[in-house]
Amino acid sequence: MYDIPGKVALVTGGAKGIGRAYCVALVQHGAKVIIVDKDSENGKATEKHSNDNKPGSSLFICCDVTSSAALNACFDGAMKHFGKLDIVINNAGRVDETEEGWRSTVELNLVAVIQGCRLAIAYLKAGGVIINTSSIAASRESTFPIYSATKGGVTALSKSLGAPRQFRVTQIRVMAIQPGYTPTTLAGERLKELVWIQTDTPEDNLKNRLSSYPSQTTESVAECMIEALKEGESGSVWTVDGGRWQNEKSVASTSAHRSYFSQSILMSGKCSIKNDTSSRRNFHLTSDSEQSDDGQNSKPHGAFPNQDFEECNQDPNYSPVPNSIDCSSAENSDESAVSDVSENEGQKRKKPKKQRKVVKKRKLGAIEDFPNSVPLVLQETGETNIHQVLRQTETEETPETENADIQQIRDRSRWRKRNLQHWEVNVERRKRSDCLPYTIKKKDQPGKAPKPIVCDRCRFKCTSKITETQRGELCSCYWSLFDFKRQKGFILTRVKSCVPERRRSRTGEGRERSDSKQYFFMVDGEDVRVCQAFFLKTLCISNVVVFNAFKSKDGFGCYVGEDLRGKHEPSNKTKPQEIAFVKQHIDNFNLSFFNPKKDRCQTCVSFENASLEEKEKLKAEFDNNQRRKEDCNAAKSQDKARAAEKLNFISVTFDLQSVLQIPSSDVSKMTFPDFFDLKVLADLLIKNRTKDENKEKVNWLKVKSFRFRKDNPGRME
Ligand SMILES: NC(=O)c1ccc[n+]([C@@H]2O[C@H](COP(=O)([O-])OP(=O)(O)OC[C@H]3O[C@@H](n4cnc5c(N)ncnc54)[C@H](O)[C@@H]3O)[C@@H](O)[C@H]2O)c1
Ligand SMILES: CC[C@@H](O)/C=C/C=C\C[C@@H](O)/C=C/C=C/C=C\[C@@H](O)CCCC(=O)O
Repeated sequence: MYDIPGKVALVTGGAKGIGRAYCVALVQHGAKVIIVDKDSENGKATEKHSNDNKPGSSLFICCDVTSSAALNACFDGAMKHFGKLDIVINNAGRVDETEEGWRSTVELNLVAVIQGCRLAIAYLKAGGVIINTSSIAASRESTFPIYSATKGGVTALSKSLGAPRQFRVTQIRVMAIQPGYTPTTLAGERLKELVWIQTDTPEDNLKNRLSSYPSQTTESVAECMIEALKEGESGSVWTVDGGRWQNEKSVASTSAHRSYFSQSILMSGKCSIKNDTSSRRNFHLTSDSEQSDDGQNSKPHGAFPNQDFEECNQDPNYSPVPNSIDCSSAENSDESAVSDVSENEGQKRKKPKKQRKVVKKRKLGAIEDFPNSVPLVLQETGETNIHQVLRQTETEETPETENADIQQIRDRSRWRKRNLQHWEVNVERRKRSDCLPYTIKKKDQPGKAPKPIVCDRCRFKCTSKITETQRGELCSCYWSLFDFKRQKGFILTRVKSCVPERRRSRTGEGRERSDSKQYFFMVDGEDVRVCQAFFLKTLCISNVVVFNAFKSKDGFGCYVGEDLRGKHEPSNKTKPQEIAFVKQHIDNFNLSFFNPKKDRCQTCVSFENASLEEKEKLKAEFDNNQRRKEDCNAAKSQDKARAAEKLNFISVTFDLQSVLQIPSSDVSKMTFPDFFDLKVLADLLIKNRTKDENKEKVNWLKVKSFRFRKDNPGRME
């Protein structure tokens, strides 16, 4: 459960209506609020109301939130005034679909909410919360299509931003509240003038319709928001209509919730995830709704027992009093969880045709592959490791709605067959993320574990604030993120860069420091500052990891770098332009390789290239060579004729230049290392012709360094 007292919340559109109710409720629950609104009259009134009840509890900042710069200044102002920010509620909204007004509606209802989230991600620390006010118009037919589109966007934004893959990096919960009709200025008399397409008839006009819808007070909406704040899972959507609320949660968000609780509950020392079965029950409770067929969380903590939302709306005795997650009340929780699960299992059995088993061929090698449907792991193992979850998804249920053709193509396609999970490097990486001994680049490495450190003498007294068990959990939490970028995100949310107290060391030696870093771990839901050594040794990382994380940080504190490990070129690799330059230089020599003509030997070539004077000297040798050539050719012709006549005679002539691919040179000595045997080649030829290797007796001629024995023509018989 999230503790509201002491938290600081920024609420846009907090001057009146639902936003005002949010501010009042937050202050009542012990939080401090920054009321951001363009309506200064009502804004100041809300501020006064809060401060009268709890002095110093609120601050009004007049701001048009559609201006990014102005909104940014509000976040800065909040930090300056209260020193921190824990909760951001993007609530300001309007309805206006007229020619002049619809773009402003999109700007305020959607664009400003996106910008509010971006700023929140940059300003909030791990454990922070973003709540966006959407509307039930996001998912229902409404008189205001453009308004509905913006609210659909807000719900989608919140679901995705709060989804596990985002949450793992940001450690910030993101949720949406979808109020139904709530009489405020926005949903008041002017509505009928602000429509895009006038559909009303005298019988069916907006005013009549409004009176037929279940109405609710702004306080009911605020009550729902407080419940979401305390108990809501990241990515969940809370609908509040007619004063009753329901939490529809994205199935995948459960694992994010587990991860969140693995730090917050575990650190609180209330229960241990690994050893204490009571904690598992609570996680079981959290997860049981995953098994419901329609994907809706039928109020995990018992607010809507055995009823769906429509039924609750009809129920006059219904009272939305929530039970909270409490490790000490695990007994009761367990019971309700078990009954829910068995009931859902029963529903599954009734509809067997709607589910079909698909064995996913594509195993999951990276955290990006995290599926939407995550089977419960925690209840069985009590562990929060992502990879155990991943492994369990190898066989999973896929709704039949998936197009069969697409499925067929997927099954056929090559990428489905690659089994990334079994790649050796991925197996080793998984071992590393499970903190088990692993092997990388043929080197055996021990499992990741915090390195010993005694920090009594450091000013933060780290070892007295964080136990060894907690250090171990923090280390495995970091490594189980698996993905490079997520690990960098983890670091960026826990290390802050600030202006150093002194730019130079006391001794004046060394370089001037541009920044100083502060290191934090989240313990018991609070950030605990630790020294650098303690931080690095706990996570079992070097300072370079932190340095690199900051090197690729964007303005919003997100890591935008790439994982270049093992992919970069060697630093001494010759540059392409240098290679091109050398090639061009060689081309300038105007050289080409010598291609000897057929039946031309070195003697012939040397003679042809010689000067007249040299030719005189070489003449005798050249003539001799020519005679020998003629003799060879005559012998060849003779043998050919004889082979044609006699069946038991085979003549084999080799073009040695082709058979023996060895360079020859006049100036350097190149020889074969040993006898060159042409037996193999001739054998083949003879066999092909006679089909009987014993038929003929062949005398083999061995040729040694024949290139230099010009008298040997390579002829054999
Ligand atoms: N009232 C409903 O029936 C209903 C239902 C579902 C959702 N909502 C949503 O709840 C939110 C609050 O609506 P409400 O009913 O309280 O309306 P409201 O008109 O009573 O309050 C809206 C507040 O937002 C402020 N605001 C408007 N534009 C602003 C801007 N550019 N910059 C700063 N502040 C600005 C207004 O000054 C006002 O204080 C809206 O997002 C709305 O879409 C309302
Ligand atoms: C009440 C009509 C709706 O279109 C007006 C919306 C105006 C203001 C705020 C908005 O977020 C509230 C939505 C309330 C919706 C209530 C009921 C819906 O199911 C609407 C049904 C269709 C319709 O009559 O417009």
